Amino acid sequence: MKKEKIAISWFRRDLRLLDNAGLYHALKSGFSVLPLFIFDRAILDQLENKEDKRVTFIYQAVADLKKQLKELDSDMEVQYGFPVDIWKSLLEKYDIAEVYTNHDYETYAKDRDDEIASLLKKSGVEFKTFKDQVIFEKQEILTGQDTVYTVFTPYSKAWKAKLNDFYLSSYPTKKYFSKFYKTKTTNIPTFKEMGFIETDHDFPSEKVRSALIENYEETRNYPALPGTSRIGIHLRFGTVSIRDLARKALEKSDTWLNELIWRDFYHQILWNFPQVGQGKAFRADYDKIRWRNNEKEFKLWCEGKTGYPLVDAGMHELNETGFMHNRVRMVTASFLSKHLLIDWRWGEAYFAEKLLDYDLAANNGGWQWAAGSGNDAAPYFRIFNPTAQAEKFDSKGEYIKKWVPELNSLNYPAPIVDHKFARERCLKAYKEALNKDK
Ligand SMILES: Cc1cc2nc3c(=O)[nH]c(=O)nc-3n(C[C@H](O)[C@H](O)[C@H](O)COP(=O)(O)OP(=O)(O)OC[C@H]3O[C@@H](n4cnc5c(N)ncnc54)[C@H](O)[C@@H]3O)c2cc1C
Repeated sequence: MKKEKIAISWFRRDLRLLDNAGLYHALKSGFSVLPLFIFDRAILDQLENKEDKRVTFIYQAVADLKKQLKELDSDMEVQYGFPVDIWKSLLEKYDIAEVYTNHDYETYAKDRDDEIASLLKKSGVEFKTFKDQVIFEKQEILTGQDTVYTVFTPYSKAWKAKLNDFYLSSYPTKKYFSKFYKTKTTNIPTFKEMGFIETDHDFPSEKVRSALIENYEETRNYPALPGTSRIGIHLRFGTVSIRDLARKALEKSDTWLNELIWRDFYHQILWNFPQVGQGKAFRADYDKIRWRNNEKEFKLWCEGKTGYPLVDAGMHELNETGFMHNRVRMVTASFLSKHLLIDWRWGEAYFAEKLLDYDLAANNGGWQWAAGSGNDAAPYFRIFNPTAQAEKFDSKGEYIKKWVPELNSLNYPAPIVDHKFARERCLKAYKEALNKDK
């Protein structure tokens, strides 16, 4: 029997049916649309922790999508393996007319997509890709001289000036749900088949309370308060739409909107300067810094045993929950790179392993900001004093008490390094590398 010609909508960082650009265009293609998700071995094999909570998050999101599609008499095809192999087998299994997907700005993903596009092309199948996970991408926001912005404030001004309803409106996918390919539900590969163990974790809700956004300006800097949205993991895997969030932000809080713009900003930095995601400092001079890279001290930092309560509280929060408050991310990152003079890439990799909301563009941006090597970074001579930061942002010590209950016991370590000494040592090392005499 002749197979039906179909379009495939390949889901990756966009695990939702509503307001999904690639899916919308697929549903409008005229072909029946089969959704696809690949548990990509090239990514999963890199994860050392086989109880990685992010795998559970994705698994649950995919299971939920399958449930929604079942109600529409359709299904999501879920495969485990290397994308090229999977696509070769899909080309045999189905008569594929077109493939739709959303842009992914990371180097691995770009290479993967190029490879898949050329594989499909050999079979006469067009690979159509769309912007979905950011409001503005690649080179949509340029300076008057047509160059890419590398400083946030002018970028955000230009971003806001360009914004209009067109960029904020949702893709009305629901109207076209009848276009899903009619098929029976198939199984998802099991955790065991993929070499992982399902974890029991309460993930943050994808709903952001209006009151939280309204109070964000006042509460966002205090790690003891539930003052930030915790929406990061949903943005990472696309279980929420950036357009929905940006509309809310626009209505309720310019400060929160700015955070979403930071996210776009770092994505366009990664796209336009891909070397930052490949281990290079944005400012090349910073790669001349002679890092101390003391492994014992790195271990103490990872374990939250530096003797600086705010740093230790942050690392404990990260290790136990997969989240760390932004203020504390800045302090712990600065402490590692400046106080301990440990290469920021070590910290970047540690955060990448632990953060539920890990995102290469934002994590790299955050680390290079803290180390000073980033495009719009903290100047090299600004060295956070972790004690003063704690006094300012956790004045009652509530956050610290929660995450470092051993603080007042004999078990709590003495500071790993004296602040003043570390500050001088850092300035010396940075000045030498950067040829500064200030
Ligand atoms: C060293 C370091 C590493 C970081 N690593 C990551 C990371 O891996 N993934 C990540 O999403 N953010 C990262 N950030 C940025 C920021 O800390 C987190 O986005 C934020 O703490 C997440 O909490 P939330 O979801 O409650 O955010 P909210 O404060 O409620 O902000 C809403 C959303 O805006 C975006 N956002 C906020 N601040 C930033 C920022 N500075 N840069 C880019 N996007 C931002 C995020 O998507 C966030 O979820 C890092 C920051 C630093 C200093």
